[in-house]
Amino acid sequence: MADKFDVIVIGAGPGGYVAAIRAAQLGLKAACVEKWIGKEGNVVHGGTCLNVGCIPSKALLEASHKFVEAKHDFDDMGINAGDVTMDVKKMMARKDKIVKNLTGGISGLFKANGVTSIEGTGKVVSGKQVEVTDHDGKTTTYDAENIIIAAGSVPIEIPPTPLVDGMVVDSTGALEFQETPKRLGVIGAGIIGLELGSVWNRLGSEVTVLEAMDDFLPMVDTAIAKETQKILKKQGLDIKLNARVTGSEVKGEEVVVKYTDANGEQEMTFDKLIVCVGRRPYTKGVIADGVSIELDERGFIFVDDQCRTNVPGVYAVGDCVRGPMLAHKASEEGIMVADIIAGHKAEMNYDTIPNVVYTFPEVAWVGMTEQDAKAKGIEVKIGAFPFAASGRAMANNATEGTAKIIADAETDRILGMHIVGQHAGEMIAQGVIAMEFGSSAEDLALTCYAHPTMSEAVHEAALAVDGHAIHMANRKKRK
Ligand SMILES: NC(=O)c1ccc[n+]([C@@H]2O[C@H](COP(=O)([O-])OP(=O)(O)OC[C@H]3O[C@@H](n4cnc5c(N)ncnc54)[C@H](O)[C@@H]3O)[C@@H](O)[C@H]2O)c1
Repeated sequence: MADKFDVIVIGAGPGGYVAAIRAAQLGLKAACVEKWIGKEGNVVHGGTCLNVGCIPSKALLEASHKFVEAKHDFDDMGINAGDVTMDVKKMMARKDKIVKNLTGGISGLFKANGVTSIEGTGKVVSGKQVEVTDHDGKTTTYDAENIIIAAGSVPIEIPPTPLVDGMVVDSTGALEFQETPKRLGVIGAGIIGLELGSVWNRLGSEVTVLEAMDDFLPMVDTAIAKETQKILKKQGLDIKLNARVTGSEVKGEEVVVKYTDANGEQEMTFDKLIVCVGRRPYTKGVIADGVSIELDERGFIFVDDQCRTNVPGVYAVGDCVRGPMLAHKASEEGIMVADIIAGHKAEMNYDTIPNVVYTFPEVAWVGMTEQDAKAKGIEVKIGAFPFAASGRAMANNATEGTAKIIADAETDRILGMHIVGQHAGEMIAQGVIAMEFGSSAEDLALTCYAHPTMSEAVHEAALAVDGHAIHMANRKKRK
């Protein structure tokens, strides 16, 4: 007779492993089921984020950024780095080592917190039972008072561009190139397209990004998105908007891509092609036939605001449910659900989830854009401050970008913060905290910021909301 648990979590990504640890910390008997086989042939924890997503891509972004700095920017600072070259294989090996350390770290955290790790493929076979099939095909059924499905997502494949090993790849394959392609095509100017396009552009590829939509980064405030587009273009990323890919064909060592734009049918030839046109929820095989957990029309597991499915005691979190596909959103949902199962009151504020694109400079935002607010009929006040006017940005050689705050004209409450600039991903936490605490722009304006820091741009933007920025000419009449 297999063990009985208070909670069984299916999936050990940032939603699942965090939920399992929190549940165990709250005194619940918790288990986490994972099937992912790592490069060394054993089961690894951490899901997409640690294995083939957030972490490995950041390792490559950081290395490629340092390469650009050493090759092109150091000279400005009087540093002579000589002939700078990149060893792509070594960069990849470092990335793999980071992944191994982190995924191994989760196993350690499970042990330290008393979470039972179960290896194999988990399936909900009833509201209170999970069947696990191990890698030898043996099945075991575990009883659980509560079940959390955290099965994640997988890249979307589109019929025009079938994957071809090593030539036409998804975001996972793009982390494995062993040399810099001369001509790289990227389909989709979403977050993955811009991040991976940046890595290889910095390492010397000629990168063309083909994006079907007319708008660039439509979820970002228009002024910040426009500035980002300009900066990336200057770096050499050729971003073609309104370019819908309709087909691809591998011919020898090349990939020929067909797309349509305003001028009709077009064709381009690349050495490698990355397809990053979005991700879809991964629910295949997770729910047994006869278990009536509802999915929505797009295949996401249907949940309420507190991640309850329609079956009592069964919850779902992360990429397999509605909302942004972000690791930190998944983790917060995991914590909320563990708290609820342990009998606590818990909820999540979906309005204050930050987003970051880890290009250089980074793009980060939380809350409404100026356009969102206007569309909702909310009258707003805007404060924006360019990094070009920041002393620290000049010292850092990072003067591109702007911090922008959108505040309610009547109440002064901060509705959104959108930033493009070096360390924007760190700075956005200020906007998140301010919004969580219901702050006004004046609250930030009255806060003492350390000098000289990049964050002072946020302070100045807050001051600018009422026309009181110090280090630039204010456009608005002061009150
Ligand atoms: N830094 C981060 O937070 C981060 C990093 C990576 C991924 N993610 C998440 O992973 C998910 C997937 O990312 P993504 O970039 O693959 O998806 P995405 O949805 O952000 O972007 C995909 C883009 O592909 C375009 N597209 C689709 N079909 C096309 C075609 N035939 N031709 C040309 N363009 C086409 C779409 O218009 C869209 O703009 C997102 O939800 C993202 O938030 C987040």
